[in-house]
Amino acid sequence: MNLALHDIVLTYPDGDRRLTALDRVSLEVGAGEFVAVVGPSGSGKSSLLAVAATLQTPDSGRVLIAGQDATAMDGRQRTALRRDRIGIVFQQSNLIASLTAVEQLQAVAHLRGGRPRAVAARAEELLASVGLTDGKQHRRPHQLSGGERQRVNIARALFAEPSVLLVDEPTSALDHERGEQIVSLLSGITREHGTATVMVTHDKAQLGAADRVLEMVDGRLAQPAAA
Ligand SMILES: Nc1ncnc2c1ncn2[C@@H]1O[C@H](COP(=O)(O)OP(=O)(O)OP(=O)(O)O)[C@@H](O)[C@H]1O
Repeated sequence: MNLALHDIVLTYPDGDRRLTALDRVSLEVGAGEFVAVVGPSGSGKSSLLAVAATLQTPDSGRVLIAGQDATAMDGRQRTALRRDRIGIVFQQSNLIASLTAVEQLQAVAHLRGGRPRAVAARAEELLASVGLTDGKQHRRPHQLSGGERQRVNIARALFAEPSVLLVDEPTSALDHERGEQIVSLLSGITREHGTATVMVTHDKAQLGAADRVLEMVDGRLAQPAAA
């Protein structure tokens, strides 16, 4: 199983009490599986992604990434696991304003110590695979549309060939048609790269592309009644 969350409890301080954001959540996502998570605002969707991304440590429960228990690791091991195994496309995963699309990917590769020429070729190849060709791969973020910037984010997240791809509201800044294109791109990537993909979305129109739709309500994860 590429991603396994077992019995996760996550609380936040809330005055002199604690607010339970995730209440015994379990989720398993296999290679090549595309799972969408919906649910009302404040229900715990972002918290779920943060725990799966190993950015937030749960109060209890286990997080397994490609079979490795992130909850049993120290901070350094967890950072390495995240870098090597997890692709993150969050709303706040901002592109660097001064870098072209290719350079955004090269910057990530640099952290991993890749050879420059091989890195540049792979960056162009990945950008082409998400539809950025014809010179667009050499443009800076402000010269790209919202959908194209989201494609750069996705290509960057794929650079490490992650086992797990976590995506937060990928279509919120896009019109319906561009949103649909991004979701179908994510669905294709999930199959081609064999990632376990979890996408949080508000957009019910995008759910058709998912293999499974789950609903978060008050920190609990369930099959939606209408599915
Ligand atoms: N850092 C924090 N400190 C305290 N409470 C928090 C913190 N982050 C989130 N919460 C609370 O935890 C609950 C779950 O929040 P979360 O952001 O996971 O929900 P969400 O479903 O992603 O919401 P939205 O759809 O509005 O983004 C909410 O009640 C929220 O107020």
